[in-house]
Amino acid sequence: MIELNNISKTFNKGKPNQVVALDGVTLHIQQGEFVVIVGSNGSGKTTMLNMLAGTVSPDFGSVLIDGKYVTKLPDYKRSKWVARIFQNPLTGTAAELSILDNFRLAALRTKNKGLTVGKTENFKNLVRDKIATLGMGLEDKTEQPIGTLSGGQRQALTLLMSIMDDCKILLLDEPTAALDPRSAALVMRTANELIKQYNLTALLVTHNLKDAGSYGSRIVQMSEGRILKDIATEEKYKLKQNDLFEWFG
Ligand SMILES: Nc1ncnc2c1ncn2[C@@H]1O[C@H](COP(=O)(O)OP(=O)(O)OP(=O)(O)O)[C@@H](O)[C@H]1O
Repeated sequence: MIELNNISKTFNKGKPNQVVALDGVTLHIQQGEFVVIVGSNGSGKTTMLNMLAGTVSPDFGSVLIDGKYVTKLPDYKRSKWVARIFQNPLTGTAAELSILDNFRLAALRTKNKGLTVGKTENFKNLVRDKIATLGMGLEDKTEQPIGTLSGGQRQALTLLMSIMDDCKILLLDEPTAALDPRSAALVMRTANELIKQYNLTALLVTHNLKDAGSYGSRIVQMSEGRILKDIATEEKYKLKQNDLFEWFG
């Protein structure tokens, strides 16, 4: 589903502040895999997600999604396959608009149907039904401004709206870093359920040791722009928190 082949990226090339963010990274991910990415600050985790989202292009190497060469394809042309959730629950939603209008905007982003998209009763019902599956009781509040919700509720809705269409890949870049522990747990559970339900291919960047241990079918450790370790299903479940702690350094 995803192929990163020998990707290198240097920022500020030839300047005193030159940084090698990725240094020959190769990572192949099968459809339905949930890959957790850990590593110290500046090890290249976000840059790798940026390569997949299309917001940064590599100096060398190639990116393939679903067998299609997308190395030079800009982010807005990948958004129908790739959804991305950031740290801040405020990113990705418009606070003053209702929950329903935010879902409409999300649908407009990926569908080529003009401004009428999301105006039908069908769409409203679909959104209500989907929100009900979160089990947060938000399905009766779809006319409420999304800015009135808690960070956790907003992040869970952002997840749902970003994958409701035909998205195949979900990029989670420290999605719970700005949340309190209870909301963070709720958002991670929601993400995990949605990934299974929609059979998504997912990448999670996290500094949370517990989440890195509990979620995902594979774990990748990055250091100085390279992949140091890459452990899949069976082995991952054998890892102890102490082992993982080392991976974060
Ligand atoms: N647009 C940019 N311009 C200049 N340098 C950049 C840019 N993006 C990333 N970098 C640098 O590339 C390196 C890798 O950054 P990246 O954000 O990928 O690391 P990270 O592993 O996600 O770190 P963190 O855990 O702190 O989020 C860092 O040294 C960073 O400063």
